[in-house]
Amino acid sequence: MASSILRGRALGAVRQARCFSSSPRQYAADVKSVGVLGAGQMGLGIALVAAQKAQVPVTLVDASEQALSKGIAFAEKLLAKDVSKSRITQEQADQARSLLTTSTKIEDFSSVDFIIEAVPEIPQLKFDIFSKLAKVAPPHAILATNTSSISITRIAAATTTDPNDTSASSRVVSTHFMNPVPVQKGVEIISGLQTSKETLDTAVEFCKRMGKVTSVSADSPGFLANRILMPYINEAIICLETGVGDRDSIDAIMKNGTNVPMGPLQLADFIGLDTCLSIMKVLHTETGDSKYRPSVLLGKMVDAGWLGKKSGKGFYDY
Ligand SMILES: NC(=O)c1ccc[n+]([C@@H]2O[C@H](COP(=O)([O-])OP(=O)(O)OC[C@H]3O[C@@H](n4cnc5c(N)ncnc54)[C@H](O)[C@@H]3O)[C@@H](O)[C@H]2O)c1
Repeated sequence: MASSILRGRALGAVRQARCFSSSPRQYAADVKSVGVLGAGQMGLGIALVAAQKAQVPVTLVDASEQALSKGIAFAEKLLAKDVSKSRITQEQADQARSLLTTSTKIEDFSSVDFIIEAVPEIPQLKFDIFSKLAKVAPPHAILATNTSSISITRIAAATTTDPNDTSASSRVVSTHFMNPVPVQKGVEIISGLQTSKETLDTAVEFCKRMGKVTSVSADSPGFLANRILMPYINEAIICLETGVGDRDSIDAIMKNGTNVPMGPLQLADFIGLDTCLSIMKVLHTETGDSKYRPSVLLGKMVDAGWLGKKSGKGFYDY
């Protein structure tokens, strides 16, 4: 990277006073390479959009070789579809594909400028990963998480054993992409207590380079999107389990009554029922408010391994 994108709070303040409006764009322009951790439905979409829109080399890392091959095959399918619909040329598809490389080693992030983590929504897994990222990533790299609900402040705290050392925690931020990433324009950007202004600005501007529309929100359980969406989905599942309506009636009334592309049960299947359950658990535990109690049926579906579209069975069969 030509110049470090993070120059400390003091220099950041000087830059803001001198040339505030151009600084964030400069930081984002300095992002020349991206690392994505987790090649599942979110990580793959993020990697593909970074390659296609921001046109930067992307290193996609996953613990599973199988997930990487499946992800790359899916990316190629999406690019071929875009070409067949004349949304992009074959040359553009080839260019985007050539920017994607895969690895099973997190150490391959040792020279990337912007890392986006998209592993499953398990708090301890994310804490362990951020502790490791702080060691393997370059000292200027932005460490972003795609978490749906886990506190950014807690994830940032996991980067160090000394809370007064913010050299890594100030670079942690959330870039919460919406599913499916190549289609949905919205990204929620969330700061933890430790996140520096340069980190936040870089994340906002880099997401814009990816063609996204950003919203900034506070580090509060569920942030904005899931604080609103998940209780809606959970209530739909409670309506199903208590017999207020059947699956098709629930989805039909919300789809046709609120002009959304799919009803809450189908949407839950697309998000992943394990992800929905994890988010409800975080909302419930962190607020202590019983209105966020996860539906019993949702827990049973996850116990059965019926996780929605990704596992082939959820409220619908795939
Ligand atoms: N699914 C959604 O609609 C949605 C929307 C917004 C945000 N999110 C969030 O994005 C994140 C990822 O969700 P997803 O739906 O893509 O999950 P997913 O289960 O589809 O994919 C997770 C991937 O992470 C890999 N993985 C697991 N442990 C790993 C490790 N230690 N190192 C490297 N790779 C590892 C898995 O092999 C898998 O490929 C979660 O935090 C989730 O809450 C999901």
